[in-house]
Amino acid sequence: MTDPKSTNDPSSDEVAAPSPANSSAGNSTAANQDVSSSPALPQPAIGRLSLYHRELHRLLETNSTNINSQQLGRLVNVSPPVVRRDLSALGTIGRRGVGYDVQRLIDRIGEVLGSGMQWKVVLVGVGSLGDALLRYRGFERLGFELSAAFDNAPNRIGSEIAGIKIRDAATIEKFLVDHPAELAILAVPAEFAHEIADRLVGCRVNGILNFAPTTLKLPPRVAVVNVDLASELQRLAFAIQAQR
Ligand SMILES: NC(=O)c1ccc[n+]([C@@H]2O[C@H](COP(=O)([O-])OP(=O)(O)OC[C@H]3O[C@@H](n4cnc5c(N)ncnc54)[C@H](O)[C@@H]3O)[C@@H](O)[C@H]2O)c1
Repeated sequence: MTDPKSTNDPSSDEVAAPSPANSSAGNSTAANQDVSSSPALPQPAIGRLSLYHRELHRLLETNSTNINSQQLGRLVNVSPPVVRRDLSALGTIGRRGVGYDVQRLIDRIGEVLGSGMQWKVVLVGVGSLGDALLRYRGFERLGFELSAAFDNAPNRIGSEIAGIKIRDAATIEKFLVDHPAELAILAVPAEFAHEIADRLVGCRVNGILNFAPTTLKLPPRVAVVNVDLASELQRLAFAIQAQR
């Protein structure tokens, strides 16, 4: 079920694109606060690629092997031309009359997003949020291994969550010398976030997923993604209000 159009036609699933973007959401050399430095892959496209990736994994579990832009667009509520444009940045991966091979698309998107690689991730702060993140099973599938968790509360240190031992935050540096990790998740109270981030960066951590409601000022080599559910809710409320 593919649009019968020719190669290089953006309305066709078979699209030969300019060279694939090397930089990605997981690119450790991306500028601080800006994880997309590629003009071919702006932030919204990276977000959509991640959604395509998730839906394609689901499809694979149902033994589907092929998909076209219309079907993929329907799954993530994006129009087929937008799907084709996003996927065109990945190189020639669609075939006229056939669409996209699901496994190939998963591999290619994974490569571009950095989840085709294996990443070691450390978590600092094992309170209610950190606890939930440790129990979440979805990271591994995308190549993110939570390799260690740290906290400074004596009643937490030494306990185990989902098979991961909670270590003393005072040992972050020693652990990272012996077991380097490129990514970290920060789930400590805001007032401690910067100090911990600086220590992680000093241990060659290159990317931080920051849940603490504070702005981290880190060297440009460090990529930071801030997650703020409250401001996402604000955006949602704004969108609904605007419709009224
Ligand atoms: N971004 C979001 O959408 C979102 C949602 C919930 C919470 N948060 C933020 O995430 C962070 C954690 O939230 P929570 O609800 O899990 O809080 P929490 O108080 O339950 O957990 C914080 C944990 O960090 C530990 N900690 C404190 N100082 C530390 C230090 N210096 N080194 C190591 N560990 C330290 C504490 O012992 C505790 O276990 C907070 O900054 C909170 O504001 C963000």
